[in-house]
Amino acid sequence: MTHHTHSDHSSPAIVTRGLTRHFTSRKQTVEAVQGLDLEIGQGELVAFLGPNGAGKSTTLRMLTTLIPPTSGTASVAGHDVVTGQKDVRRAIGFVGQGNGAGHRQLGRDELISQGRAYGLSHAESRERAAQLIEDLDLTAVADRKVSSLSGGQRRRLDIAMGLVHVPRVLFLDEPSTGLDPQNRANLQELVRRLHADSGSTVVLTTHYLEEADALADRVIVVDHGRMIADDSAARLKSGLGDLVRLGYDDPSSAARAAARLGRVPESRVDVDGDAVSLRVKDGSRMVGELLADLTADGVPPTRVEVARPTLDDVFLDLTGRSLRETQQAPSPDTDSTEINNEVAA
Ligand SMILES: Nc1ncnc2c1ncn2[C@@H]1O[C@H](COP(=O)(O)OP(=O)(O)OP(=O)(O)O)[C@@H](O)[C@H]1O
Repeated sequence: MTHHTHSDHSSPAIVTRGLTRHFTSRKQTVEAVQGLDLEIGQGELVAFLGPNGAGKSTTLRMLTTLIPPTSGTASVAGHDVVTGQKDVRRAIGFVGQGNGAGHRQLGRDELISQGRAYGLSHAESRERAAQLIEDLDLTAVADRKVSSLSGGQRRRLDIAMGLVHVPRVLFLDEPSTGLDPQNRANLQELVRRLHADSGSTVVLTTHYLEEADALADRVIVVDHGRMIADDSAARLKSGLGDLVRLGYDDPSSAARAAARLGRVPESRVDVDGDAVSLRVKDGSRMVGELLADLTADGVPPTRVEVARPTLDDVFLDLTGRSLRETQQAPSPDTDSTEINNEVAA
């Protein structure tokens, strides 16, 4: 696993040590988060990426003090999530998967009440609400009932709610789930802009590879409650090498080419019928040389394709499973009893 280093800012925004959360339901124990050791610096934009049930939301719920850890510790903005619960809550914004806004209220009023709940004066709350409405493109809908908003508008209002008190750390739990591609792109742009303008730390969870890739400076890949990778998307992918696919007219030529390619250093060669694939560092640059060698050996391919690795390739390489496939499977836990131990926010 590669580790991220932070050169700027003195104290980290988030530190966890052995952070663990178990759930017991029907005498079965689910180890949702297992011994997470993590450090996130101030001003970072970090995505937790992993399949359903990987433990992303549970991690976020511990960091936002909604549920206590089973063991281990976590501090956010310098405060322990258990002993400094109140201080943590004042320092953070949290946009959950569900949302807190009452449906019958007007968006603007929701924002103002939220500001009041965080101790802003009425005038401050009004001013802050007006600013957020403008920043989040909610002008046209702020004076409508929340229940009448579209999914994308609703999501933007949720984010505004999380930002009312100018949090130092903003947590977004699957912010773009349920949005269409256009709204998802808008939301990503918005998060990027908010992060750039405010300099606050942003931590989000997602199971969209593209989202983690496009949005986050740092991607923490989680699976079965454990962190399995932690780096920039670019570095995670470049560690894997490009995929070069060579097509032949018959399997025997493919086999001969594969035998030849087996001698390329630091490459992984697979033969599938009349196609050979090769994972190799800097594939797009090496492909010319490869073709020249194969031609010299009398096995020039008839088709060539070079693909840059995706984060799904990274996940596949780390776990042997495709993140896309894991999305298709229904959650195995849908019938388990939800343990009601959340602390009311
Ligand atoms: N309150 C609870 N009671 C029992 N089990 C729970 C509870 N909350 C979470 N779990 C279990 O813990 C595991 C991790 O769940 P979690 O919601 O953290 O995953 P996730 O990575 O956020 O997934 P998703 O992408 O579906 O939101 C799952 O097996 C889930 O069923």
